[in-house]
Amino acid sequence: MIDLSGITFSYPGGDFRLSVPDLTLADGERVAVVGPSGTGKTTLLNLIAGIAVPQAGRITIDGKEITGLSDSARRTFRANNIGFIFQDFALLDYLTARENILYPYRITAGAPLDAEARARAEQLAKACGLEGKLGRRPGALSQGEQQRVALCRALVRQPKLILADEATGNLDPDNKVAILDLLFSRTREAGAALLAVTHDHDLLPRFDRVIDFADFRVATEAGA
Ligand SMILES: Nc1ncnc2c1ncn2[C@@H]1O[C@H](COP(=O)(O)OP(=O)(O)OP(=O)(O)O)[C@@H](O)[C@H]1O
Repeated sequence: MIDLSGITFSYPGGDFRLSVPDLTLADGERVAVVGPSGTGKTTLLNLIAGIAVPQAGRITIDGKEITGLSDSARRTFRANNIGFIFQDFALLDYLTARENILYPYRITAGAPLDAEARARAEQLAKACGLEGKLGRRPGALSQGEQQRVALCRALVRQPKLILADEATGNLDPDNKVAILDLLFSRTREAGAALLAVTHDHDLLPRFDRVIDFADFRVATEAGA
């Protein structure tokens, strides 16, 4: 599903330099990413999503090399193939929760916003305990509710790859388990791969594999 080789990245004008060991994620594989704050976990997800562009190396997703695509081609590829749960949710304030969940249908022509899509959005929202809240804007939702809206938005188009940045970070323990169950069951049903950044070590046994960014840090310093 994902192949990374020879990836190096630094932010313009910054002194942070990430050198990612070659990495492969199989179809349907569920991998956790852990490590100290500031070591580049979010940056890795942004690179895989094509939001950040590496200075060197190749990223291939589902057989398509995304490095080398134009900005707009990367955006379209992301919308059609990747569900991204951002650490800060990245919901649009002027849209209702329902419109935010359905937003991935608005940004590309890749899939029709039809009755089936709407029904899936309602069903996901219900599974996340958001029924009755779908007409509200993000400002009138709690942090945990906003996080669940972000989860529904990432899943609604049933992408083959889910990138999750602290997807359970703002949830109470019961909700955390419920949302993780949902994330795992939906990815399993869709045969989707999951790459999830988490600081919650209790969740790690549920993943197939754990990538520890403490090791990446070593690579960063050795390569710098
Ligand atoms: N837009 C940016 N411009 C310059 N530097 C940045 C930018 N975004 C992040 N950084 C720096 O890159 C490094 C890695 O950041 P990143 O957010 O990937 O870390 P992280 O491991 O996800 O951290 P956390 O666990 O705290 O979320 C940090 O030193 C950060 O300050």
